[in-house]
Amino acid sequence: MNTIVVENYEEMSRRAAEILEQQVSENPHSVLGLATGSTPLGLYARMIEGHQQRGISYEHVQTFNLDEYRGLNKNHPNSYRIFMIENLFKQIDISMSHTYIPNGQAHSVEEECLRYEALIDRIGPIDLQILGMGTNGHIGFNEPGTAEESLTHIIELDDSTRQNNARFFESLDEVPTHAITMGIASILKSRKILLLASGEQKAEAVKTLLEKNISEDFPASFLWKHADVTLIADREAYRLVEAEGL
Ligand SMILES: N[C@@H]1[C@@H](O)[C@H](O)[C@@H](COP(=O)(O)O)O[C@@H]1O
Repeated sequence: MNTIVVENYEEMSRRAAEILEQQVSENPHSVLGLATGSTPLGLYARMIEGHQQRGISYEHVQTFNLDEYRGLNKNHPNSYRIFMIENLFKQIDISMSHTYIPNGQAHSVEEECLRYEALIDRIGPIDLQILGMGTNGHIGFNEPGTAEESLTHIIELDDSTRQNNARFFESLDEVPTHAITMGIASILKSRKILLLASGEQKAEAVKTLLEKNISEDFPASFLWKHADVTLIADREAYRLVEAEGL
């Protein structure tokens, strides 16, 4: 794992955008893996700026999102589909038919998971997968206990994850209990992975990750099994690593 430590969230977002834009300029038909949550918002803002000010085009790019809540109406403001449309897709020149997100409302969740994984295999591999990380080490919605071999599947969200995400909803009760997520193995199929971590609330998770104990207890640790992962962490997220001289 290649680790880049930067000053703050802004710099993390800028460095991530540089890497992503380089990928797209080298291969305009790139397949990108995208994440939701607060972490990639700065990256998406930079991508929009790059498109509007420097003409970076996503016309031929295809994207896969990591996950989607189970049961939320697809037009619910907190669905990840709407999150992606609002924060990125509608502000760049990507074709909506090139953007893939699990269907959280599918009648048969098993069929939806198989369909999504098959789509990744058909259109992919993902050239560059963007990841954030939960405070409990989840990537996508692969909560602790998820197997390394997991493909796209349904998962029950941890209480800590629901609490962390409650800030986007009216109340904790409204946060869905389940989600469909790409699995660990689906993520590791990507050619390159870019993991972003910002802020003090991620310091413990970054420390655990860099301790390099590969275990289901901390799903992001499986990233050590991949040959091309870059972690961009800001000072606050890296604080405990520095403090303990890991
Ligand atoms: N499913 C998402 C993840 O893809 C994200 O990386 C993580 C961290 O979120 P944040 O970036 O808001 O800290 O949790 C969310 O619930």
